[in-house]
This record gives sequence, C-alpha cells and structure tokens, in this order.
Amino acid sequence: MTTILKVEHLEKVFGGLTAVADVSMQLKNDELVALIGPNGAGKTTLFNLLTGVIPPTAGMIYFREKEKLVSINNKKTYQIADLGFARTFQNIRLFKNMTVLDNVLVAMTNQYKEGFIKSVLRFPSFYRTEDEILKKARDLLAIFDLDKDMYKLASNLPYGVQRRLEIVRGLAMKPKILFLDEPAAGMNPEETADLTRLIRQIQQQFHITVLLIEHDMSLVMNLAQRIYVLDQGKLLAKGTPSEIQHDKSVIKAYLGEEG
Ligand SMILES: Nc1ncnc2c1ncn2[C@@H]1O[C@H](COP(=O)(O)OP(=O)(O)OP(=O)(O)O)[C@@H](O)[C@H]1O
Repeated sequence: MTTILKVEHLEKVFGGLTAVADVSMQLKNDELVALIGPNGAGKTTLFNLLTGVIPPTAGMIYFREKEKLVSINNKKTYQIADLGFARTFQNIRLFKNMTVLDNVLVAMTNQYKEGFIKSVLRFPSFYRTEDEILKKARDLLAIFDLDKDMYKLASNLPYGVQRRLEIVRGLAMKPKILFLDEPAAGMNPEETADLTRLIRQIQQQFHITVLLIEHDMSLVMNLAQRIYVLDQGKLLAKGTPSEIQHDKSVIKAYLGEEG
C-alpha cells in the first residue's frame, strides 16, 4: 500500500510545555487508523499540526501528491484542504443557523469554484452543475440517514445527529484523508455502534484514509486497522488493536499501574 501521509520527528512546544515530542508516523492509502492516549496526551495538538492549524516547532509532514511525497509544513489550512484534507472537531463546528442541506452545500462549493463564477454570469451549464451538486449532497445525506432532516436547521438536530452531519460535511469536501476528532463523544452505545458501522462503510465506499481520535475503546478496537498511542506528547506504542490491548506500557499509561 502507498504511503499518503508521512510524519517525521514532529514536535510542538507551547511556551515551556512540549505537547508533541518527536512523533513519527505513516498512514497508507485507504487505512483506518486510530490515535489514542490519556487526556492531555497531545492528540488534538497532533491533529492541528497535521491539518495546518498550527505550525510545528520542529519536524516534517509530507503528503502524497501524485507520485511524490511533498512537504506541507509551510502550507496554509486552505491549501492543505485543497490537497484533500478534511476534518471534524471535538466541539461541533456546524453553521447552526443554516439548514442541514446548506451545511453540506457550503462544504461542496470548494470543488465547484468555476460553477460559482458561472452562476454569477448565468451560463446555462451552471444549472446542470447546480442539479449535480444538489444530487450529490442528497446522496451523501442519505448514506447518513439525514436526507429526511435536510431542511431542518442544524441547531435543531439532536447532538448525535449533529456529529453525523459534521462527518457528512467533511466527506462533501471529497477528501483523500479524513481526520475525525472524537466522533463518538457524547453518544450513547447504540449511536456509537451505528457510527462505527457508518465510518467503516464510508471508508470503504469512498476509498479514503481515516485517522480518528477516540476515547471510546469499543469503537477503536472494532474499527481501527492500526492504532498509535500517544502519552505525554510521545509515541508510546503502535500496532494492531490486539497488539495494543496487550501492550504493557499502554496498559500502564491508561491504568497508572503495571498490567
Ligand atoms: N494552544 C495551546 N497553548 C498552550 N498549551 C496547549 C495548547 N494546546 C494544547 N496545549 C497543551 O498541550 C497538551 C496536549 O493537549 P491536547 O489537547 O493536544 O491533548 P489531547 O490528547 O487532545 O487531550 P484530550 O484527550 O483531553 O482532548 C496539554 O497539556 C494542553 O494543555
């Protein structure tokens, strides 16, 4: 499998605090990988580094563009998004006063910049594109069982449904790599099981690489093909779910005692 994202000796220092220390990792095409670790381990900071929200103090981040891995260290978030990165956030960041459908349409407009200009100039072909956009948005919403809520305001959806909408919005950007920051946070076991099934389905259907931060271990162990474990900013372990479940250093970091 081809490497899509490569991280070498990544470090982030905030003032005197090292939030991410010497982290190296690689993600392959179509992989579903989890990033776990105790509170404050540096997971969200690592996501912010990988998606260009904050610059690293040291280290390199490479992303595959055609045949080559190229550095994305100095790219801006919108340039990184254009390369095929999409993410969700720990705190939901929907446009709460827009409808479900409009939230998805806004995320899709990036791919249709030309369409937007044509819409201003009213070229006939715009209308074809507009239909096409609407159909794609509806199809995506249907996968997540959200088509019936299409015209509701995002703010009127239950919490678990808002989280699903966030993922749809990420997918609407047609990403090559999708970062999910605690997708199951605040969900009940039934919603979590549904979400697990959905994430697996979209990853296979859309052929994207998924990196997810999650505290819900049943989701992680059921879903991830590989797991990276962070502790105090450092990579503590990496491996398959069963390797990680039996790793003494991981058990110790989580339970605070020898396993
Ligand atoms: N902007 C910032 N300025 C200063 N310190 C920060 C900043 N962002 C994060 N930190 C610190 O970096 C460390 C790692 O935080 P981070 O949020 O990345 O951990 P996390 O693994 O995502 O935790 P959680 O599971 O609780 O979300 C923490 O000690 C945190 O206080």
